[in-house]
Amino acid sequence: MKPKPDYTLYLVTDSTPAILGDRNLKTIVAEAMFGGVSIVQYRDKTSDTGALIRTARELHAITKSKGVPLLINDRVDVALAMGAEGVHIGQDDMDLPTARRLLGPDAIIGVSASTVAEALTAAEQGADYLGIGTVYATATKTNTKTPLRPSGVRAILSALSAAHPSLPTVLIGGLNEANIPRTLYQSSLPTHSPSGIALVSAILTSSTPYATASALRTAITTPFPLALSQTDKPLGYSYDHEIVTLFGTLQQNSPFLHILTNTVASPLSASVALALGASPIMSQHEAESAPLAAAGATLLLNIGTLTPATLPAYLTAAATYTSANRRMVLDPVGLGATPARAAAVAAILAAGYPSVIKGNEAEIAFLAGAPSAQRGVDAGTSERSLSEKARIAAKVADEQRCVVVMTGPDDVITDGTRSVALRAGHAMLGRITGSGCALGVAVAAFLAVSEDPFLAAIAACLVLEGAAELAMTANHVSGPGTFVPEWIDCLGRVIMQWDMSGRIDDIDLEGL
Ligand SMILES: Cc1ncc(COP(=O)(O)OP(=O)(O)O)c(N)n1
Ligand SMILES: Cc1ncsc1CCOP(=O)(O)O
Repeated sequence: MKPKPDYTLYLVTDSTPAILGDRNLKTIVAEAMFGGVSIVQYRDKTSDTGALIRTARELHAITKSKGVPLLINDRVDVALAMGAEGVHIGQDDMDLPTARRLLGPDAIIGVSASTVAEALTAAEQGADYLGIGTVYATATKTNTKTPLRPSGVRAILSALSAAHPSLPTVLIGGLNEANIPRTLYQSSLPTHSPSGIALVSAILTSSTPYATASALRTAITTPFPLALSQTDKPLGYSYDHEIVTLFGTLQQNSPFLHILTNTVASPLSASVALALGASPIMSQHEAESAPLAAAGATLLLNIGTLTPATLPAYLTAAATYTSANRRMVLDPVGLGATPARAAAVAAILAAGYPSVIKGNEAEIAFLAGAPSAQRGVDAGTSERSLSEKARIAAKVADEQRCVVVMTGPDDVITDGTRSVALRAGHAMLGRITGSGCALGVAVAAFLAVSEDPFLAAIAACLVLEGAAELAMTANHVSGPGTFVPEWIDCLGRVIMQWDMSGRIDDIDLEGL
C-alpha cells in the first residue's frame, strides 16, 4: 500500500562541509524528527554509490522507527537497493514515467517544478507531490533559475487548482522560521495552499535540531497574524463613522512609529506624524529595528534616498518587523526610475511583508509589470482610465496579498478584493516636497491603530487630503510656502471641520 505522507515539515539533507560541518547527519535527522519533521529526503551529491546506500540504510532505520518516509534524491538505483519509500527527482534527472516503471505504483515520487508547465506535466504524469522552488535565492543551491517568490508559487498553484486540486505541494528554497508564515500566506490561494515546507540549511545548520524543527512546525501551522481580514462590507458601505473613530483612537493612543525615510522628506514627515497625534522616531540605524519592533512600533520604509550603505537597514527592518508580527508600510519612491531601486524593492519584498504599499501610478504600475513612465520621483501624467488603474493596483495587491494605495488625482485603494476611489485633495499638494512621503507616514499612523489596513489607508488619504482642502480655504495661504504650516495645523482638526461624505466611491472589480 502506498503511504500517505504528512508533508508539513520536510527535511532535505545535505552532507557538504559548508552545511553539515562536522555534525552527525543521523543524530540531526533523529532529533529533527522528534521536533516534528514528517518526511525526510536523503540528498547527497558527492558520495560514491556504495557509501550512499550504506548511509541511506542507516537513515532508513531511524526514519522507519518513527513511521517517517525516507526518499532518495535523484538516485532511483539507490532507492531500489535499500528499499526507501520513494525518490525525489528534478527536471534533469530520470524522467518520471521511467522512475515509476522501475519503482512501482506504491513508491512516493516527488518532482521539482519551477514553472507552470513543469508542474502540469509532472502532475499529469502521476507525481505524488511537487517540490515548488526555488522560492527565494539560497546559498544551499545556487544552480537554480530566478527565484519564484510567492507570486510565482501562486501562479503554479493556480494552474494546478483546476485539474489537480489535491496534488500535495511543498515549497523549497531560502525558507526559515522567520519568513515561513508570510511566505505561506502570500503563496496561498483562497482554495489552495501548499501542503508543507521543505528545508535544508534551517535544520541542518542548527545546533539544536529538535528545538528548530518544533519552532519550524509551529511557524508552518500557525495562521499568519498579519493576514488581511476578509471583508464583510457590501459595495456602497460608508466608512465615514469608522474613520472618525479611528482618528480619535489615533489621537488618544499616540502610536509609536519607526520612520525610515529619505533625507528630503524627513522633517515634514516627522511634523505630520506629530500633528496626527503619533509618536515618531526617525531611525536608519540597523541595530535599532529589533528594539523598536519589540517596543511595539509600526514601520514606514520609504526608499526615496536609499543608498548601498542604507539598504541593509531597510532589509533588516523589513525582516525584523515581519518576524515580530509588527505591521509595515512600504513607499517605493521612484521605483522604475533605475535598476537599483527595482533591486532594492525586490529585496525588501523578499525580506518582509508590507501590510500596505503606497505609491504613485508609475511606481505601482512598475510593481505590476505594466508600462511605467517613471523618471524622477514625481507622479507624471497618465492616459489610463480609473478602471485600468484599479486593475493594476489590484494586481499588485493580489500578488503581494496586501493593501495598495495608488495616489493620483483620484486615489485608488484596494486589497485585491475591495477597491475604492477617493476624490479629495488639492493640486497644491503636488507643489510641495514630501507630501506623498507624508502620506506614507499617515498610513503607518492609522495602521498602528486599526485592525484593517484597508480602512487605515482610506483614513490616511482622507485626512491628509481633506486637511489640504481645508488649508486652502485660509485667506493667508497664497502659495506652497504658506500652505505647508496651515496644512499641518489643519491635520489635527480636519475631522471636525471638513465634510468627508461623498468622497469615497466603490470600484466594482468584478464588474470591470
Ligand atoms: C522537496 C524538494 N523539492 C525540490 C528539490 C530540488 O530537486 P532538484 O531540482 O533535482 O535539485 P537537487 O536537489 O537535485 O539539487 C528537492 N531536492 N527536494
Ligand atoms: C534542494 C533545493 N532545491 C531548490 S532550493 C534547494 C535548497 C534549499 O535549501 P535551503 O532550505 O537551505 O534554502
